[in-house]
Amino acid sequence: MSGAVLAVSGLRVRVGGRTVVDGLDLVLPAGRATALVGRSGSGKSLTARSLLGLAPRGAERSGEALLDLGGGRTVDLLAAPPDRLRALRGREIGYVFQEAQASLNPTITVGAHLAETLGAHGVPRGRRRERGLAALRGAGLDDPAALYRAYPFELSGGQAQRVALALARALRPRLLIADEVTSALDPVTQAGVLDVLRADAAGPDGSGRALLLVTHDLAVAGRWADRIAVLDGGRIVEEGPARAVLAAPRHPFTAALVRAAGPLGPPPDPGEFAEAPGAVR
Ligand SMILES: Nc1ncnc2c1ncn2[C@@H]1O[C@H](COP(=O)(O)OP(=O)(O)OP(=O)(O)O)[C@@H](O)[C@H]1O
Repeated sequence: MSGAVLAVSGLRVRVGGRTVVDGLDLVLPAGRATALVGRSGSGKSLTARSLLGLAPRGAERSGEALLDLGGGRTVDLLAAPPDRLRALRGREIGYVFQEAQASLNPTITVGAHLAETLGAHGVPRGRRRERGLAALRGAGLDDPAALYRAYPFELSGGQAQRVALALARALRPRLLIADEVTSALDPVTQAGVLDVLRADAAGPDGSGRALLLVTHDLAVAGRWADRIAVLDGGRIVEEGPARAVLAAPRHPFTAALVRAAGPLGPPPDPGEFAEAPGAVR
């Protein structure tokens, strides 16, 4: 697993009698943000949720997903029992979904959410408020003390998404999974949230951390991800440095996605390519 935070091989997910993910291989390198892109219904969310042990009831999963825990230790997320996964979620894997507002409990304050998460992972009572406020500040929220007292229904959509981000990052997990987190946000808030996520993977102490950015938006992938993996037919059909994949797609499906997205901002500089993109099918 040298240099990889997560190595997925042969992931298969069957749901409702249908194979949706069909032998997916994906490596998330440390210090990098990887975007998982594909059209609607291609299985991006199902892949992310399967790795978290949050696939729909009745879904059948097989394959291997090795998460590096440091010190030569790994855990296979697809084989881990539910209580082990529960302990890993939050501590080692942070996740944020699009429906931030819905993921928060309406009956407790933002501070109570943070204190509960931090407490569940062993942060002593006396340190939870200070850590919670720091997490809100780290997620780009201006008035953490006021937000700490707020209930979810008092938050704007952008604030709720940043609170979800603060919860996911509160314990500085090795792996952050963000599933369409910015689709409902205005461009400025979107950029702020993605900058925070990106900095986690690439920050000064980020060498052992990685981000999986699930998105259907190639412009988002091109701007915030180092690498792009393209999902089609339940498999990764192309994977490589983001700029290279967007500038010179090798798989016909990637080329079609890029054409459909239209202009994606300034043209990439070929000199910046770290390596040629690899078409794997
Ligand atoms: N709970 C479920 N029960 C049955 N089928 C499901 C369930 N969840 C997802 N699926 C099916 O799995 C397939 C992949 O869905 P998924 O949500 O992973 O797609 P996606 O690539 O994330 O799409 P989008 O970009 O629209 O969110 C779809 O055909 C969907 O209908």
